[in-house]
Amino acid sequence: MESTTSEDKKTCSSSVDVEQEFDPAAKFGSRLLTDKEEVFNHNAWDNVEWDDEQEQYALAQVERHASSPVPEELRDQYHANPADYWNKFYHINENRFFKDRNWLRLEFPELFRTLTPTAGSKRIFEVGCGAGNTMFPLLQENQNPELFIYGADYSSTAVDVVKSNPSYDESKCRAFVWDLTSSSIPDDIEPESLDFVVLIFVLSALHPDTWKQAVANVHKMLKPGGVVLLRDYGRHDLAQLRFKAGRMLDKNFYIRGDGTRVYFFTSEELESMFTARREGGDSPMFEVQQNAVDRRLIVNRSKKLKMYRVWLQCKFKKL
Ligand SMILES: C[S@@+](CC[C@H](N)C(=O)[O-])C[C@H]1O[C@@H](n2cnc3c(N)ncnc32)[C@H](O)[C@@H]1O
Repeated sequence: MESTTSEDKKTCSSSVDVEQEFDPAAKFGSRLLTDKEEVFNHNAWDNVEWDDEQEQYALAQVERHASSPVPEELRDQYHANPADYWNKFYHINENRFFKDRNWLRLEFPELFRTLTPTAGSKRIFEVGCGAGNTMFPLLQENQNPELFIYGADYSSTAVDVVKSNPSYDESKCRAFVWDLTSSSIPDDIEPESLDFVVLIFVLSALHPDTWKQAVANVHKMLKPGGVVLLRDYGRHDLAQLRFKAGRMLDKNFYIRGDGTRVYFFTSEELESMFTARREGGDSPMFEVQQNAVDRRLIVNRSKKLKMYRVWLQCKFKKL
């Protein structure tokens, strides 16, 4: 376990973390560890069963976090203007953690199918777009004259980073500042007009009290049959377990060294958020197309370190 990382190093490692989460090398499920003796023979293993030792370690770490939470008088400051911390993050990192995401094509092929010349009118909205890590790979490959991609982030610095990308072209895409938890959808977007909403490591940055509003906004913007594509942190991921004392804001909700917030979900939590009843109706908002746990063991072969990653990947279709 990476338990020796200093707090300071962890502060800057949040961007490194992001980098790692966002670029797993291969499609989930492709390499299975059947013989424990072979663990250090490859860099990564999929679908890894946790043994008792790892389960106990996870529970002990979370208990330790709960015994030294963020002091109450400091908590409100992190919730007051959360976008400010992301502004600082993008000010420092700009688009340096922008990387080709090979996994995007493998995990979300439906996005790439919209790029073909015959796909017809398609609208994609990347919310919490950061540096545009989904928008730009799609735009660069696009052959569909009727595709339009929106990107929004509540960090104005992130939006500036997107707008300064050489591939940014307002005839094909538009980026703007918007808070996913606000009480209304963006002016730029008509209700029921989107084919896809992409939420990659975004819901985890929200306060749990705002999840309901966020999902209602996404629901309102999608066409019936439109799909949410989501990837985010899973419960007891390495990034959770390695938090030090004084970082827990609430159960499974933490503040990183750079002031950005992060929640670690279970699949059940995500499913119940998206399949909740629509307001004023009996039917659920979304149906589940995919709700997968990606448990990956990343191995540092030279240091003989084992790092257990847990990511969740979901596809929810608007009913
Ligand atoms: C971990 S980063 C992920 C960035 C991007 N999705 C990617 O895949 O590279 C989380 C992003 O969500 C944005 N964010 C967090 N809360 C938000 C909110 N309430 N509304 C809009 N954006 C938000 C942050 O500013 C940040 O850019």
